[in-house]
Amino acid sequence: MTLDWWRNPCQPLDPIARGKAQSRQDQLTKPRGALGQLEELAITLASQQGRERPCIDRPWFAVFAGDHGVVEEGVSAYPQAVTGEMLRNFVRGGAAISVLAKTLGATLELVDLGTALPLEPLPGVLHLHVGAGTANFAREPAMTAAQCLIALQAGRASVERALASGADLYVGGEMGIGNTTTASALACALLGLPATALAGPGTGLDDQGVTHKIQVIEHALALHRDGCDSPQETLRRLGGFEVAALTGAYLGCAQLGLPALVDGFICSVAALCAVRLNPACREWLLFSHRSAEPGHVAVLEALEARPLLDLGLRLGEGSGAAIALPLLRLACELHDGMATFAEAAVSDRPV
Ligand SMILES: Cc1cc2ncn([C@H]3O[C@H](COP(=O)(O)O)[C@@H](O)[C@H]3O)c2cc1C
Ligand SMILES: O=C(O)c1cccnc1
Repeated sequence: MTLDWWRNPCQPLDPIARGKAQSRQDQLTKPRGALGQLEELAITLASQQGRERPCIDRPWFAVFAGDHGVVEEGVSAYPQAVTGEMLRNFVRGGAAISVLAKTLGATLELVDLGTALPLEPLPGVLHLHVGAGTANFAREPAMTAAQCLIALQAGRASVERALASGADLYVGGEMGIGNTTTASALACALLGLPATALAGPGTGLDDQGVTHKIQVIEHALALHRDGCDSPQETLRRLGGFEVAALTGAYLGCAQLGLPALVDGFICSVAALCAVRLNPACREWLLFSHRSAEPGHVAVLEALEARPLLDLGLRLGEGSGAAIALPLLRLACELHDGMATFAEAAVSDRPV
């Protein structure tokens, strides 16, 4: 594979499956359009999965973890040690995403890209050792070019494993103390917006904390402004290991033909990076929810995304996408199981 594999073409959606699914929706026993966003969801999934009747039988969850050097600026309400501690919690089954994956019958893959504090090998976790967290981007680029490439590739490799196991939907998640600062800085640079438009409390900063976070991000944006001359370089300078891995995963999904359900603010910023690196990947992305993190609105707008849920979630880990997954399943069940007007002998014409 070439170093800039992400520029390779994405899979086209299947127009025949889309047409058949659209016409099936129009024949089901309900006023046309009455199932709202669930109708479009079923039709989109049909065009992505290349079958008139899509299904979500084998969802694949992958949580990418990594630490952030910018945490030394005091931008998170929680200590950096939590990233590694939560990895242990994922393994033991005590984290929100562990419970959700188990309840939904999903495979949960855990990828540790590099924590600041040393971590013992954990059963079932893929430890990739990209670095002991990223460098502090308020002082220098977060990643070397090699680290950024390895992280992007780690995301793509996760999608390859998902497909090899027969997955029909990909859900990415993240764990990394400080990553709302990273995501905000990245989104500011990609969208040309000031930090005030995107930075929020993350895990729970107070107003004073958010003001400080904004100052740190503005300082970093000024430091890297001239260097951020491409999406790839912006990701390298202001990103994080897990954000780059998610970016690579979304690109991999589009290139290999697996629909991806995007979680909250952090994942949406990774999706924005993916779309800037290869715009054609957009049509493989489904958006699950609007996070309580205030910057999410601007990122969703830039992606022209209309998420399914707005529950005030601000957790990450892929949890919001997992919570939206039953809606995707219900959209598929309705699409598959409802009778047509002809089958049910119901008059199909409004008077
Ligand atoms: C116990 C705990 C579990 C989490 N699971 C996800 N996050 C979320 O919060 C972090 C980002 O917020 P900030 O930028 O404010 O540090 C990320 O790790 C994200 O996944 C968690 C945070 C904590 C504290
Ligand atoms: O929406 C998110 O992804 C999010 C929000 C706050 C903290 N961690 C993640």
